[in-house]
Amino acid sequence: MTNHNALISDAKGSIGVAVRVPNQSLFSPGGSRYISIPRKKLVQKLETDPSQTRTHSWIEAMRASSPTRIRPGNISSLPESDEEDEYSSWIAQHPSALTMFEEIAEASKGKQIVMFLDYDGTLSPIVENPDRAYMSDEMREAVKGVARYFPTAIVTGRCRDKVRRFVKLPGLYYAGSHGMDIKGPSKKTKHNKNNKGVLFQAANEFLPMIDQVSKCLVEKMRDIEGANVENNKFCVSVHYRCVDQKDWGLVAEHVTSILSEYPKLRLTQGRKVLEIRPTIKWDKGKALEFLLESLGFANSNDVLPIYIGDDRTDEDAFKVLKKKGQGFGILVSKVPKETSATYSLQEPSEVGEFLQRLVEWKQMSLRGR
Ligand SMILES: O=P(O)(O)OC[C@H]1O[C@H](O[C@H]2O[C@H](CO)[C@@H](O)[C@H](O)[C@H]2O)[C@H](O)[C@@H](O)[C@@H]1O
Repeated sequence: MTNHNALISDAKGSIGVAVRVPNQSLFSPGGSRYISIPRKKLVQKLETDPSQTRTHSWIEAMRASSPTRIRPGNISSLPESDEEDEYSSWIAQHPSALTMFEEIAEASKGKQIVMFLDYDGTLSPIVENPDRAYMSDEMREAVKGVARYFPTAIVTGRCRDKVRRFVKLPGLYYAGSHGMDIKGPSKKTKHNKNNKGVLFQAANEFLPMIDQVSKCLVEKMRDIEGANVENNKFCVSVHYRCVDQKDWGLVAEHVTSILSEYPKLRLTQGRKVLEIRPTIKWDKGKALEFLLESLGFANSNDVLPIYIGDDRTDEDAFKVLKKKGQGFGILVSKVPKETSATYSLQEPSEVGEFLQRLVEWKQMSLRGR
């Protein structure tokens, strides 16, 4: 790494280069401009100094995702009117799913809606303590209503059992560990008539390794105040939401140093969380495809999948829908973000409202028959 530049990687390994701005610390938030560089060049650069570069890349990525939004190529705050323009142009490209409700309902005519829901930041608001990310009773009722009419899956980075305890609803598909651990309803339901009880685990062989890494991380993070390691069975989350920003470098250092001993594991980033997962080609997008297939909708035109999520890992599912030209991705975000989703919703309460409207619309259309 040169004195002036630091490589920045994001969750998907998309990389840019942070160019040092005179008189600003290399790692100070807002102290760098983001310029994308060709991937080939980046790989060459990573190869020259892999370990140090990677640690610094992650420190940068953590800091870059800290402000409410990253504005490529802009280090100063935009004037308010420019921010409004930016938001208006973003919302024109990703309109609210509530505003577009009629269009969504119309598109579903003659098709089976299949609902995919992320958990944190989508069904439950983001809170400091991951063990207390509860879902409201109203949201539970809305999800229950939706699942009555449409096959519904919870697709999450969490451990499957844990999210099942939060959601507390039978009759749903639960895809935990970023879709690496999928279980369908065990009882016979309208959408699961043959009662096959889908069960799919994509990364069984990684269990002992993940367990080992999780224990190492717990040990290492013990001395960092606010750091929290969450074992999500097939992946591990290292939370830094409650860590003082001056210690984020230490978190990244520990994580990358442990990970350097496990070439079969990779690192991605979510909302104030570093996620360690197997290098296998499996993600929320693959989980979506797997579930559609399990439900008998592989290569079918009679289905309208709707995926609602707030995080970078949900982009894999949005991309699959975009590529298929089928269904809709809905991003939950209050601020403009680069996304492959078609529509947006601002926060979990709007997700609840959208689900509730879908239930009412379905009930009305059934009455009208
Ligand atoms: O796929 P998801 O369901 O969105 O899971 C992704 C991670 O979500 C959780 O962390 C996030 O929510 C926490 C509770 O609100 C918050 O404290 C944390 O900062 C967020 O990153 C979960 O705890 C992680 O294990 C998941 O990987």
